Amino acid sequence: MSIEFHGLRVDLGGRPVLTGVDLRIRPGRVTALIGPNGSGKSTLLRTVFGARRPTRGRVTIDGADVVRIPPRQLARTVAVMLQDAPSEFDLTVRETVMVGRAPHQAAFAPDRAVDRLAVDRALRTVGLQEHAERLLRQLSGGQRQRAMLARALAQDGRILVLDEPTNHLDITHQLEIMRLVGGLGITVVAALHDLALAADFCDDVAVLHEGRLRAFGPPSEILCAPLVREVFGVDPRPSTEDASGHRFLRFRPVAEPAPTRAPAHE
Ligand SMILES: Nc1ncnc2c1ncn2[C@@H]1O[C@H](COP(=O)(O)OP(=O)(O)OP(=O)(O)O)[C@@H](O)[C@H]1O
Repeated sequence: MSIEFHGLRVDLGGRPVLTGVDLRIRPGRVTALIGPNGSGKSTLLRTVFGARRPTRGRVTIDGADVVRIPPRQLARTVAVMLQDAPSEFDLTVRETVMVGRAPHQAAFAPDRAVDRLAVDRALRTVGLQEHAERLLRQLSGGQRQRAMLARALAQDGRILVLDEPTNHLDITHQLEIMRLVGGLGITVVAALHDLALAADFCDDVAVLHEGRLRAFGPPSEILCAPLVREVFGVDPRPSTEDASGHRFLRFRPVAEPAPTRAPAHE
């Protein structure tokens, strides 16, 4: 499914946080949303699942305006994993992941076999089946993050929205999650801070800066452009090459000129 932003503006606290965003997220692709802190990534993601309404412009999913899609249908379509895991409830990991099935269940109906299967599959996918009966709040930050991804996978949407999915994860799980997400075959849009992960695992990259879309395209084009230096203050450097000849991008701070020394006084 495609997601389109048409002239999107979102005001928060009386000021524009996103302005004039025109963007088409292509179906079946993994799109990284990158930008410095406060550039509007989370706000943009929230408009896709109706948690923020456009002040101006529209967000559409396969041509349908998000604000007109009934909430239950929207929740079946767009699975979401946000930055924070709920910690106020004493839910087990399995119960937490089952929450992802809510849009598919009738109110107060018991869980069906199809729901239990979806939950088991999601737990296996993120490697948490051994922890299924533990309380969510007793897990480590990274395990909790994987439980929240499992909840989003159990939601079974054709669009997956991820806000910083690799936060708290060790390097093995970062790579595993990005690989897993890339293999789902659905439309994924993920806010990422790690430009190297965006380069290695995403099909497209959208760059937000001060609430405006500054660039969109394949990582090899976008992440090597002077814009990255301007927006992030880093330089891309092709580094290692794998067996298939794929060159991995890595990033270094822009080299600052050596400080000029004041002449020594006698
Ligand atoms: N509820 C709110 N009321 C007022 N301003 C808000 C609100 N939520 C976010 N903002 C402001 O909107 C701007 C964009 O925030 P947003 O969370 O979308 O950025 P982000 O790119 O996701 O940031 P980060 O990388 O730090 O997570 C920031 O300046 C933030 O302070």
